[in-house]
Amino acid sequence: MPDLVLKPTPLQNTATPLVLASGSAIRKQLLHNAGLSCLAEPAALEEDVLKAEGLAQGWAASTTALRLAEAKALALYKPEAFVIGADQMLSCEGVLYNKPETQDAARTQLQALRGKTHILHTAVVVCHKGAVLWQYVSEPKLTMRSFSDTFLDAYLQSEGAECLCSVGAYRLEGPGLQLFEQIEGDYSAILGLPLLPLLEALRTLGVTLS
Ligand SMILES: Nc1nc2c(ncn2[C@@H]2O[C@H](COP(=O)(O)OP(=O)(O)OP(=O)(O)O)[C@@H](O)[C@H]2O)c(=O)[nH]1
Repeated sequence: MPDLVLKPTPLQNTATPLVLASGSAIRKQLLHNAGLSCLAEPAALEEDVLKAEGLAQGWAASTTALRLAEAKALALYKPEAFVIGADQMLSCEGVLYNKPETQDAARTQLQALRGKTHILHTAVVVCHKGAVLWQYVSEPKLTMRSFSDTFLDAYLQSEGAECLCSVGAYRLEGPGLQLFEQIEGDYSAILGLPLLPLLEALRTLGVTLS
């Protein structure tokens, strides 16, 4: 699916606050590292309901990710702010994976993904006063090595619960990089936010370094 880009409506603004509708620490960190300070608050949203609708309707994974990103941003209604919503779906050979809930689930998931290429369908939206101003989808492709169970156990031992914060049970910025033999696509998108297009959209909306 091509990257969706809706040209944002240029607004003359300087003091509109920025809010990230996410509980993802790395997403907040990515924006902070890029020079943007923002409030971060997870959206109260039943993601599973929308994921189930996507499955029932036969939506592409990128469509479900976009709908979830939009729902998170709109659920956290902050009338005076630009609200960023984001979501990632992981697909591998037609199977969708969610964030593993336990180390055992992470082990099983990584055994299913090793030696194969998976896609991280990464969507981001910017909303203002209940309307979507801009949206984007990036779909990096990642190929895992056929690592051994011994390596996998050592990886899980070193990662501990950290790997449960990620849909792929890995942190690419950490030891997760050791799981891969090839990566195609945007690094920040893999971590959870396609930063370059998002920063361009925010500059168009008058949100620059803060
Ligand atoms: N640290 C890290 N996190 C990753 C990586 N790849 C994916 N993720 C995280 O995996 C999570 C994907 O699940 P989502 O449902 O999009 O987001 P979430 O963590 O539930 O947080 P919300 O935005 O509040 O829904 C996000 O938090 C991503 O930042 C990675 O390489 N490193």
